This record gives sequence, structure tokens and C-alpha cells, in this order.
Amino acid sequence: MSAQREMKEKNPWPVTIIIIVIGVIAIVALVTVAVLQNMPLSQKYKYGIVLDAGSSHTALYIYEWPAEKDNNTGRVEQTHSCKVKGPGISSYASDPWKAGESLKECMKEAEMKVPGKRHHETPLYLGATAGMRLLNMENGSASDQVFQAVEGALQKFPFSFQGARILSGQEEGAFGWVTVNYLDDRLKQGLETTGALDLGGASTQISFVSSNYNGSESPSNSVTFRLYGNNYNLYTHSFLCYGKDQAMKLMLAQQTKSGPETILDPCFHPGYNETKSYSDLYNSPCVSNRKPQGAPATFTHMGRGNFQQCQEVVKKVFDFTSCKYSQCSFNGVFQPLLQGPFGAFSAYYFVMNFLNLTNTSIPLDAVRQKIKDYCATPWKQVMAQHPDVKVNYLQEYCFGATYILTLLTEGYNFTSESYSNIKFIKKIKGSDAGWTLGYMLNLTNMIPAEAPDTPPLPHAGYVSIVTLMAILLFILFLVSLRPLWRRCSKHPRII
Ligand SMILES: Nc1ncnc2c1ncn2[C@@H]1O[C@H](COP(=O)(O)OP(=O)(O)OP(=O)(O)O)[C@@H](O)[C@H]1O
Repeated sequence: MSAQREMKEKNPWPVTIIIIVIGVIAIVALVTVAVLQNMPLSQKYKYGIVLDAGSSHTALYIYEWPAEKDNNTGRVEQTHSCKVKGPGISSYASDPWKAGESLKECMKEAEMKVPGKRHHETPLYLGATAGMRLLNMENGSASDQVFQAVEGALQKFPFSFQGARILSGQEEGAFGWVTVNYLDDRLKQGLETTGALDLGGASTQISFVSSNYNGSESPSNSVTFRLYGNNYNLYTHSFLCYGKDQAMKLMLAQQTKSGPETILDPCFHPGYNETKSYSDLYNSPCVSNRKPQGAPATFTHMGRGNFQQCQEVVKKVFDFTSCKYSQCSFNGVFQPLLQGPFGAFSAYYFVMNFLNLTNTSIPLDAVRQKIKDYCATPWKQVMAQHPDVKVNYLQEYCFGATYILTLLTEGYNFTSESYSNIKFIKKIKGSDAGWTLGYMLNLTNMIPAEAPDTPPLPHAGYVSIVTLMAILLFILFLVSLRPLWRRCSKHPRII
């Protein structure tokens, strides 16, 4: 009986198996905890809405980011955009309530897109750009009334409305630059930044960091940022009246100085023939003081389709005669030496994309030739080739492309070499390039001034080390049981 008990006590296998099972369970539990610990709890998101009230139209953007990465390094993404039907809010000066009405459809869409339980905490901003800047210059009370109407309409929605205001040209340029560099991940990583070129309807912005600009020359062009622990001294300038639509008015004003009844415009296709009103052409503060005395009510706008002549007329809208700084772009505005890559968006993209010219490795001479051929194409043929393109856009691509090329090369001094540093872009990683994202990131303090503390090990490294250590400990434990194994193998089992 006692010999039998001794035999039972000396059989170590059940104990060993139990130890192995417990050990395996312990390893699995440890690794599971390590994997789960650092995972986002449940995917909760926060939202922000920005309305870009531009001169030509208003667009609504919804941004989304993981709630636990709020105020940190979480990637903010555009999840939805809505183009407001009709013109920009500045066009409703004589019917301000319609400006508010116009936003309702997109706002209702936003109500559907943002989860109901997040509505009240979702900030809603409206930023107006050059159209409202011009209206405000021209008629301050009309601009106030438009804002009242817009604010009244937006307050009726369940979001956290943070106000409607006009952005300065400097803000528009700087936030466009923040957007591009945030989306490209250049800020967090402290990489060389990308300059931003924005061509709107009524203004155009150029923003970039140049190592030979510290803000001392022409300080009004300087914006400083401290982002993720890096200091940036940004050069930025917004040219009011040099957006695509207002620049066209400047160009047409050049050709109608003497109040003619007909103009043969080199920037429009041969065969183009439209009757236009002088008061519509001269209705903006960019040209109103140039309206020819005694001009007839209308003029016949005919196309000639000549790129070189168009370029000559376009050049005349820039003033290259005076510069009180070490160097200027145009109109006496300081500009440091161009540096680094550039992202060109809004109308830069629309126009160059239409002409299949977004590839900037195409030599400038070939670009010119393509625009030349396009401008010379008869208007009837252009319309027949592009039945799906809105005529309002279609008629302006010849002027648009000539203006873009002239602005870049003569205005900003891009050369045949530096032209290839430009990338014509619409979106970066699914988000539209423009000032809206940078504006929201700034107002929600989403980009920290200092680099956030990062854990000493990345999550994958942490999990690997925990797994490895657990396996090693288990092997050590098994090795420590060696005397038991030996006993087991030296004494054959007695039955
Ligand atoms: N698909 C398109 N093809 C050609 N031109 C377009 C297209 N879409 C918009 N545009 C034009 O491009 C220009 C710039 O448009 P965008 O919406 O960026 O300017 P905006 O915000 O209205 O102007 P601003 O920023 O000066 O207030 C406008 O003249 C607009 O009419």
C-alpha cells in the first residue's frame, strides 16, 4: 500500500502537464493583455464643420477624428463635403436672407452625416474670403446684413455654432499652408515644408517658408508658428482682385478702357460672340474706378484665340514698375526667393486638370504650345468636344491657363526649372486642399505647439518584448523542473 503510494508520488507527469497548461494559459493571457491594452477603446469620433464662403460659391466640409486623440497627433480627415447651390454669399447683398437660405440644404446633409449624439459638441465655423472682403469694402452694411442672415440660419441647426467672420488674406494663405503640410505629415515629422498656391475667384495666395526670409523685411508678410516643437517663419501674401474671376475683369477692363462697342479678345476662342453689360463688368471694387466715361450699356465680346496676344494683355494687369524691397513679385509686394516644393490648388487645379496639364514635368514650352493650340481652337469645336462641361467654365479655360502661366512665371518668378517643383492638387489623402482644415485645426487647438510625448517603445515592440519575456520565463521554469524529469526517466515505472 505504502509502496504503491510512493510510486504514485514519484510519477511527475500530471503535475508537469498541469504546469505546462497553466504556463501556456498565462502566456496567452499576458500577450492578449499586451495587445489589447494599447488598442483604441471603442472607435469614438469627434466632428467639426467648416463652411468656406468663397466669392464664387460656398462649400461645407465635415472633419472627423478619433475622440481619444483629441488635442494630440490624431489624424483629422475630411469625411464629407457639400457644394452649396448658387453663387457665393457676397452675391446676395441685395437679398441677404437668401444667403442664409442657400446654406440650408448642405446643413441638413451635415445633420444626417454627423451622428445625432455628437451634434451639440460639434463646432461649426463659417469663414468668408475675398468675395465678402470686397463687399465689405464696397458696402459695409450690406456685408453686415449678409452675415446676420447667415448667422441666423446656422444658429437654427443643432451644432455648436462658433461664429461667421471674414478671414484676412494672411489667414487664408497661412491656413492653406497649414492644411497642405498637415495632410502631408510634414509638420509632425519636422520635414521640409511645401509652399501653398491658392487661386480663388477673387483673390490668390502664395505662402512658403524661405531660408532667406525671417520676417524683418516686409513684416506684414510674415506669420510665425510653433507646431510640434518646430518654429516656422512663413512668408504669405494674398493678392485681392487677382483671383481668376476678378483678374478676368482686370483683363477685360484693359480692353474696354475706351468704352468700345466691340472687343476682339485674344483670351477667348475664335467664334466666341456674346453681348455683355458694362455695368456687370465694372461692378466690383477691383475695376469700378476704371469704368470708361460715356461707355454704351453693352459691348460685343468676340474671341480671337491668340495665346501670345492674350499673354500680353494679361501681363498688363500686373504692375512690375515699382519695388521698394530687395525683390518683389508684382504690385510692389515683397517676395523672398522661392524655395521648396509647392502645392497649387483651387482654380490652379481646375484649369490645369481640364487641359491635362497637371504633370509639371512637361517642359514649360510644351505647356505654352498646348495652351496656344487650345486657345486657337474655334469655340464651336470646343463646345462640341466638351458637351458635359458647364459653358461658364468652358469659355474661360483659355484665359485661365494663360493667366495661371503668367502669374506663376512673370508674377511669382517661377522658372522653367522651378516650375517642376509645383504639384497641381485637388485633394491630399481624401481631404480637399484649402484653408478650411488649417482654420479648424487652429481654432480647436488640434496642433500642439510642442511635440507630444511618445511612449519609449512603439506598441508592436512592446507586445513582442512581453511575448518573448513570457516564453523565456516559461522555458526557464520548465528547465528548473529538470530534477523531476530525471527522476522520472531514471526510475522505470513499477506497476
Ligand atoms: N470645375 C471648374 N472648372 C473651372 N473653374 C472652376 C471650376 N470650379 C470652380 N471654378 C472656378 O475656380 C475659381 C476658384 O474657385 P474657388 O471655389 O476656389 O474660389 P472661391 O473660394 O469662390 O474664391 P475666393 O477664395 O477668392 O473667395 C472660381 O473662379 C470658380 O468659378
